[in-house]
Amino acid sequence: MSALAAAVEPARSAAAAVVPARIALLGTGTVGSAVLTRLSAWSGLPLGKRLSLVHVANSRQAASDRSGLAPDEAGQRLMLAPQSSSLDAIEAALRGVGPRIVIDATASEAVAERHAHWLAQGIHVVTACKIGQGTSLSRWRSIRVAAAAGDTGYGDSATVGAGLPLLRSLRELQAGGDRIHAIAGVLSGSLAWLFNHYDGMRPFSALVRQARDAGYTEPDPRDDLSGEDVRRKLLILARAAGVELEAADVDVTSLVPAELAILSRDGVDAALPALDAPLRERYAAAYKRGERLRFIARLQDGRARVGLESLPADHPLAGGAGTDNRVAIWSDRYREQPLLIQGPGAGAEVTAAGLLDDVLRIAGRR
Ligand SMILES: NC(=O)C1=CN([C@@H]2O[C@H](COP(=O)(O)OP(=O)(O)OC[C@H]3O[C@@H](n4cnc5c(N)ncnc54)[C@H](O)[C@@H]3O)[C@@H](O)[C@H]2O)C=CC1
Ligand SMILES: N[C@@H](CC=O)C(=O)O
Repeated sequence: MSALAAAVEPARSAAAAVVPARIALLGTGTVGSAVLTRLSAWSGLPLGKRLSLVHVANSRQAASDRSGLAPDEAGQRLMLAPQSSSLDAIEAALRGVGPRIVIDATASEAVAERHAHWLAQGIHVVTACKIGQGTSLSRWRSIRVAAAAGDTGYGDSATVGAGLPLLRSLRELQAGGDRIHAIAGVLSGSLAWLFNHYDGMRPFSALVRQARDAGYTEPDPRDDLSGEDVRRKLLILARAAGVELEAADVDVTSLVPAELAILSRDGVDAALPALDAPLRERYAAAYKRGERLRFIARLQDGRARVGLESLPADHPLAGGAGTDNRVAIWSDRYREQPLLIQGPGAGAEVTAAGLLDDVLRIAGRR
């Protein structure tokens, strides 16, 4: 063997020895389908060889295959699957050699409630759903305790900013010795899109339907319009910044009128026009002053609030386009001028990419 071949051989056999991570994907809606599309584009490529999809489920059905499901056939397998969906089936489905990872692409309380259990059992969790870390402080703590006990990773990049480097930046600043002083910005991709497009002419409700059909809103758009989704994101950011707030500590001003808030989910679409008159008034008042409406989250001095603000057109948080999130972070090193992070904050493809970045990072932990 030549000297070069001898040097290359160990690296080659190390690569060959990499055991793929076994993946269970929960949720095949807007985000879950985009995860399958991205995985299927990796079939046969080095990235794809690092992952083996062994379980796929939505709220009704599930399909499992220990030898791996082809991502582009997973949807079909699910439709034909006789297996009904059960969270109790996940551990058995993931059994085998190599890292085990659950991807949560649902908006399900029941799935979020299992995160800590899986982590403690040695199963890593990667999630787009904010219910795990963005609701009660006790659940947030139990996730951290379980991850430490199980020596497992919790991938949460997609929970805030749909994968933008927000949580990562907060953690890196603190790892470098900085304290986080304040955070302010637009944390909702759908509300950013709505207020970037609303001109007081078309009914606001028509734009809400458009945002929902584009996959930017939560499964129930009232979760965005009420500020609840932003509350969860601000809680996740605050807790990551060392400010351990309870959900009730965030002061949220909802855009949802009472008559829309009380409806069951089936009645929401028909009642969306209840949004139109109040928002037309808010828009007209802002327009007269030459200002822009933006749905802003703020954290400063342990106080947190979320709501619609009218900002001067040249205000740093008034910029951006489409679904852009735009977030300012003040810390020891960014004392006067904040660090600004901007980019698409909703949408299936960016979110799926954020999820799979976390999956690859965790699969690479040895
Ligand atoms: N749409 C977006 O731009 C972004 C969404 N997210 C989050 O991603 C999650 C999913 O959002 P979408 O895909 O838009 O929702 P969706 O409503 O399109 O899909 C949800 C999926 O979860 C499934 N599901 C519900 N309960 C389940 C269970 N117990 N077991 C297995 N599957 C279950 C449903 O059947 C459905 O397939 C949400 O938590 C959302 O907040 C995060 C960042 C961006
Ligand atoms: N509905 C959310 C989706 C991403 O988290 C949003 O509008 O930002």
